[in-house]
Amino acid sequence: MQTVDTLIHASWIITVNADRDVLTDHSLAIKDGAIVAIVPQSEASSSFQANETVDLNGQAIMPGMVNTHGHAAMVLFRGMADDLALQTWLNDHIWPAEGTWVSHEMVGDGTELAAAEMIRCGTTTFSDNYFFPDAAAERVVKAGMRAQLCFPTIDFPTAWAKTPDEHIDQGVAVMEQYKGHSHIKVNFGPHAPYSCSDEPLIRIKELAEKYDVGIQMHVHETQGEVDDETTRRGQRPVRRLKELGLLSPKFQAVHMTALSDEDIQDIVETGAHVMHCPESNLKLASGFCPVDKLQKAGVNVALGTDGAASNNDLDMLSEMRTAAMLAKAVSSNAVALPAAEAIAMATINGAKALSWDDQIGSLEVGKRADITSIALDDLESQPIFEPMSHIVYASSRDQIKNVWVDGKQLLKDRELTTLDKAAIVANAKQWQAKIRG
Ligand SMILES: CSC[C@H]1O[C@@H](n2cnc3c(O)ncnc32)[C@H](O)[C@@H]1O
Ligand SMILES: [Zn+2]
Repeated sequence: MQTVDTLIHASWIITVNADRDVLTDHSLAIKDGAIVAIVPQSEASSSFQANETVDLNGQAIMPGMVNTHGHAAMVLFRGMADDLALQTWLNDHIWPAEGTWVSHEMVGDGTELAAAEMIRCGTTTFSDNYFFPDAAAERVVKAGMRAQLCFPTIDFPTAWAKTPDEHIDQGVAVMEQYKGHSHIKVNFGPHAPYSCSDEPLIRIKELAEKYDVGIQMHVHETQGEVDDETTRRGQRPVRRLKELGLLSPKFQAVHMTALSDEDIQDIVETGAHVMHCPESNLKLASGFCPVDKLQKAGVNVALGTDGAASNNDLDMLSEMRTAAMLAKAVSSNAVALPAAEAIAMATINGAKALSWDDQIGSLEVGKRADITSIALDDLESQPIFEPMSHIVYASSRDQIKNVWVDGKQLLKDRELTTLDKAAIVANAKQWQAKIRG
């Protein structure tokens, strides 16, 4: 008998291992925050003595989802500027609002609200791209989640810093503060090719190499961006980034619509990752990321929601469904992005893009116990021929029941354990009153 901390019995284990195995009536054992065994339920009781046993009959467990692109605190701007194209949305609404409202306090409170929403959607790790990353980091740690915090750099003054160099210096200070932290990675987040000149991008490239960290950037969000940038600089944005030396396996390109075959070739050659945000792209009518083409070319495509001001939720379950549907429509191929690969996009592909796949992204012995459970026992999930199909095509976030990070339970039968839901809701209402006033 091996003593373990937690033993979870589940009707299905969606492993997202290399073979995409789905195990029926198996148990997963956790010790010191890591997965130490996955065995048939019939063997579990005789093999393990557990301090806590969790019976998830009728539920599937899967790796905690990895939301690879967002702006967490922007959840406080949810629904503030809808039904607009990207540049109108940004220039006339979002940037002015950020000029007025973004602060250390706003980022902290917004990030906590976003973390609570993401936990209740089954997300355990997220990537953030926002000002005051130190404020975000404090709330990520409080929530018990993992996060990649990409601090922004942009050519114009923001509420956080006046110059590109000041953005970089302040971000690097936070990076040094969180060096070696088990739940926080601080990376570079230059905003976009149209808002970043060469000098800061070159400095970012050099520093990213020095600190051996990643760079995440909005790239090719719209056809208009590609056309304007190509006219202005005589080069397509992807090629410019390649020639500046930014593209590498540590580069995370967000959006990636309007791609030529040469753009795709540049991504393949450099090993950069693509962060696909289908719902934001649809809502802002930004364009279409050719997911099927990219995957066939060997590019790692991960999934993100983008901020709640352009989505308008942080729900990775619905993002998977949209991605799976859209990939088929865009490629005129119903076989594109099947359910198992949509789940991989929301888990292991995200972990790979964030260089965290040695620890998370799949349920396998040796990985950290970052786990989400989803109920498949109600009427709307019957009958069950293939649980992965139901998770992608026929489930909603209310079915997410339990979430663990490092074996610590953050959601217990839909109740948050680390965050105070009532206090978060009250606080969000206070922000609404202030912003509206
Ligand atoms: C440098 S990241 C912070 C910056 O990005 C803005 N933003 C949010 N969503 C998008 C998007 O989809 N495309 C471009 N820029 C976006 C956000 O408001 C911050 O100013
Ligand atoms: Zn974004």
